[in-house]
Amino acid sequence: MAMLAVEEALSRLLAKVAILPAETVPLERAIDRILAVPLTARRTQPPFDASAMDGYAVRAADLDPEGSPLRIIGESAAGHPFDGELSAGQAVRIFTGAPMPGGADTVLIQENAERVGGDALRPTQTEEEGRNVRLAGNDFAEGDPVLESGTRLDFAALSLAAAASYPDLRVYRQPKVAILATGDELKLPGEALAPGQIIASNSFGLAALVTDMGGIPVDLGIVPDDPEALAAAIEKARTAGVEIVVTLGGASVGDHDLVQQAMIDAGMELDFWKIAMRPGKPLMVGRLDDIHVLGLPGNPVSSMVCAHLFLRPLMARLQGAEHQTALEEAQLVAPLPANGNRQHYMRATAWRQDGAWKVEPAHSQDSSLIGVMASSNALIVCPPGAPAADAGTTVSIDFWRRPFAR
Ligand SMILES: Nc1nc2c(c(=O)[nH]1)N[C@H]1C(S)=C(S)[C@@H](COP(=O)(O)OP(=O)(O)OC[C@H]3O[C@@H](n4cnc5c(N)ncnc54)[C@H](O)[C@@H]3O)O[C@H]1N2
Ligand code: MOO
Repeated sequence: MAMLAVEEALSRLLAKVAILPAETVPLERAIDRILAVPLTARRTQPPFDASAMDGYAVRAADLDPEGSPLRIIGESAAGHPFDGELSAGQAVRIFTGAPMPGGADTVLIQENAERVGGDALRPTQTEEEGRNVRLAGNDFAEGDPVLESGTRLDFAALSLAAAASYPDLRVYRQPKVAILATGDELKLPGEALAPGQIIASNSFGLAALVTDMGGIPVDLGIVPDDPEALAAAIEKARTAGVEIVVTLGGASVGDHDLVQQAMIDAGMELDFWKIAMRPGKPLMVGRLDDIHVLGLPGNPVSSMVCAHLFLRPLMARLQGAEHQTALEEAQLVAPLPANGNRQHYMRATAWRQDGAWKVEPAHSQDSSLIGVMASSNALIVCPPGAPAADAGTTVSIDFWRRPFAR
């Protein structure tokens, strides 16, 4: 099987995705979920003309530092409107968020007023009419479209949905992702290692990525490199009610790389195997019944790069959304050698300097180096066949980690 280009492999994978059904969940369970319907506001915000400051509700035309003082006739606090109308020469003590009394058009902040006597007020300056007043509907009005279907409900979108008075929301179901680590050499973190054994770290990284994409990881543990054990584990994955099965390791061509054959024996329809990418060449994609199968290579960086490039868009599409990669242009601070025939995702550190991104490739691009992955913040994306590049050349970088990870 010839190697597929990354873009072609991705479009083949996404072409077969059916969006998951929607469900209704309370707001607090909608965090980071994807909205399945457009929302229109159920309420006007703010629902009334409101003061934006602590001070006095007045008529702007009455504000004259040289004129006679205004008479304070009452108070309006948040949740406790003033019950009455304000006439010429009058003021109402008002607080931030409180409804404007009828007849007032402006709020004079208390710093610009002097109390004279018990209930009289002298402005120390004039104000433009309407100053410090938030008009009803200033944010949005009942019936206004506020959020589009496909929006990820982050802090800002969730605040808006709540303010638009939705106690619960229609969101796409969360994809469940079975994670199956394979390899005789694997032990869990904290376990003692016999000679030749290694810690199975990939499942944990993958579960983090699945959670980050709004999915639910289902850990199916570690399976030895044995056809019967693999067949049993695949059967377990098949009946786990998941939309995706991700296998880790055993993806290459060695005598102990049994995952693809075990999947085919279990009835998987192989879509493609081997991508023109580095790391991650042995990535396999197929379908087991209706379940998407992603066979990721065992090398820790390969598995995470493959998950970033293929699992993320797949999970987004299942939830009715598109995954946006955070691509930027950056200037190399060190030369790069010519690239081979695979698209290279080079671990790198990028930083902002003189109004541009600078980027330095990590000292080693060995796909087993978890420490290098964790101490870099970006991937340089080198197209197949790219010529050697000098320092100063502009390259494309992908901020594949969250902004606050360094
Ligand atoms: N003759 C060839 N050999 C290899 C080729 C090739 O084309 N021809 N491809 C290489 C590439 S590229 C990669 S990537 C690796 C992928 O191999 P596998 O997917 O079969 O991975 P394993 O052999 O099972 O493991 C590789 C490496 O990763 C460690 N590992 C495995 N699982 C985990 C885990 N869950 N957590 C942490 N580390 C894990 C494993 O112990 C090995 O060290 O194949 C090349 N070979
Ligand atoms: O995916 Mo492999 O060596 O290209 O890491």
